Amino acid sequence: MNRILDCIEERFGSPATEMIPLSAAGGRFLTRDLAATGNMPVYDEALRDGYAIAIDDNPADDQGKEPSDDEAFRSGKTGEGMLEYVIDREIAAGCSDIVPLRPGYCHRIFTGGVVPAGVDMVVPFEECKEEGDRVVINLKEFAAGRNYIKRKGAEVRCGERLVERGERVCSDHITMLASIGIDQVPVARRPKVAYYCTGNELVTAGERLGTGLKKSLNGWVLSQAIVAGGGLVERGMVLGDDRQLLVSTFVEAAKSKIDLVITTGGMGPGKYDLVKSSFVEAGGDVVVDFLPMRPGKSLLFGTIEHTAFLGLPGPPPAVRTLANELVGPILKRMQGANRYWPEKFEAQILHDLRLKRDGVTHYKSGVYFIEGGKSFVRQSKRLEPVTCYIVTEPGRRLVKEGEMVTVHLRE
Ligand SMILES: Nc1nc2c(c(=O)[nH]1)N[C@H]1C(S)=C(S)[C@@H](COP(=O)(O)OP(=O)(O)OC[C@H]3O[C@@H](n4cnc5c(N)ncnc54)[C@H](O)[C@@H]3O)O[C@H]1N2
Ligand code: MOO
Repeated sequence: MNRILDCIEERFGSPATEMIPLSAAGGRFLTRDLAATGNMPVYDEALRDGYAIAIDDNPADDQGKEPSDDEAFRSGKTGEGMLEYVIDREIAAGCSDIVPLRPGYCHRIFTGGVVPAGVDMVVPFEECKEEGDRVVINLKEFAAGRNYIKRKGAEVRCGERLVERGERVCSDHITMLASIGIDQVPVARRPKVAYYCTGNELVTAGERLGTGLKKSLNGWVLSQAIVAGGGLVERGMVLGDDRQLLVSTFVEAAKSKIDLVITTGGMGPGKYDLVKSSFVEAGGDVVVDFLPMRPGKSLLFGTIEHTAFLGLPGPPPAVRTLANELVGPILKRMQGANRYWPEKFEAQILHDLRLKRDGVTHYKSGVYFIEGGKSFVRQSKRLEPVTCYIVTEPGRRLVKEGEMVTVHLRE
């Protein structure tokens, strides 16, 4: 797998950039680091409805001298830990007419309002008593240490790096970028993907089933994996086991500058298994034609001109596994992602797991859950949606109930 991803990195790892609106950037991969072009919040902001005040350290106090009435009024201090201010004006959220605080005065302010220069704290309404044009505040309430002001730049500082190149844009990135006014972002062009499900027995949705025929399932698996990996499905169809048809299809895809061609089926040793020979006849270079994993032994990876080619085996369970373990990572790598392998963790297995002695890594469909802060996993049951793969190292014959195993999350 690493060889395949190394080849992708080398040949396709520097994706073209396109600038797109922030609103369309979810799930895309950034091609540059993004730095803040402004502060968030843009101004000192009130976090409570209340009164914006200044606490003046009157030196008269420090000397144990009682302040004169006038001094006490100017500093906002009255007897017994109480502060008293004259209410000067009101600052609602959105109000732009902001004047500095005058000594002895406070501003009635609302959450989200601009905190004027000179204010030390916003005291919530609940802590204050309004009497006529004045407000009386219990000084003890300040001991809590909160000033209920979110300072300019407290969340995002101008110039600070916000998102790294290769990150996949998520909704939190979008909100953060929007908050400082970034509305266009540089992202990797989405890889164009074509998939072809090969097999004379396959029919597509809407076509009638007859003896020996079956509905093609791999297209459903692949189209979802392609979208999840950030790719664009440019072509998707069923093809019969016909060498000339396969060769001309692969040549056409490469000429049309498809980034990735995926086939399913036709990889076994049988007489109708024509994918590898057709790929070579179409001018393809084989990079990998065997993976030490099950499912997935019968796998082909190569290139035709500027197109990567991934030949997957036919059985849908194998395609599901490889869609998660390989198709997703290839597409993400093509877009310069800095994290592309499935997320993995360790979990305790709930039953014995027997494995074939074939010296390869096994991937078993599983279901995981968390209970009492611990992760557990078991094999999935028939018809049950698979949430993860249980991955065991080559040569392992038995995993005993209660042992820890590696689990790959299914995207
Ligand atoms: N004599 C041997 N036979 C097989 C071997 C082997 O080593 N010796 N390997 C087996 C393994 S493992 C695999 S995997 C398959 C690989 O075969 P193909 O890639 O050629 O797959 P097909 O024969 O085309 O299909 C296998 C199976 O899956 C069904 N299928 C295929 N495509 C679809 C689709 N789009 N939707 C639904 N079902 C699909 C197909 O009808 C077959 O039943 O070879 C084994 N045999
Ligand atoms: O190659 Mo097959 O996919 O091992 O099951």
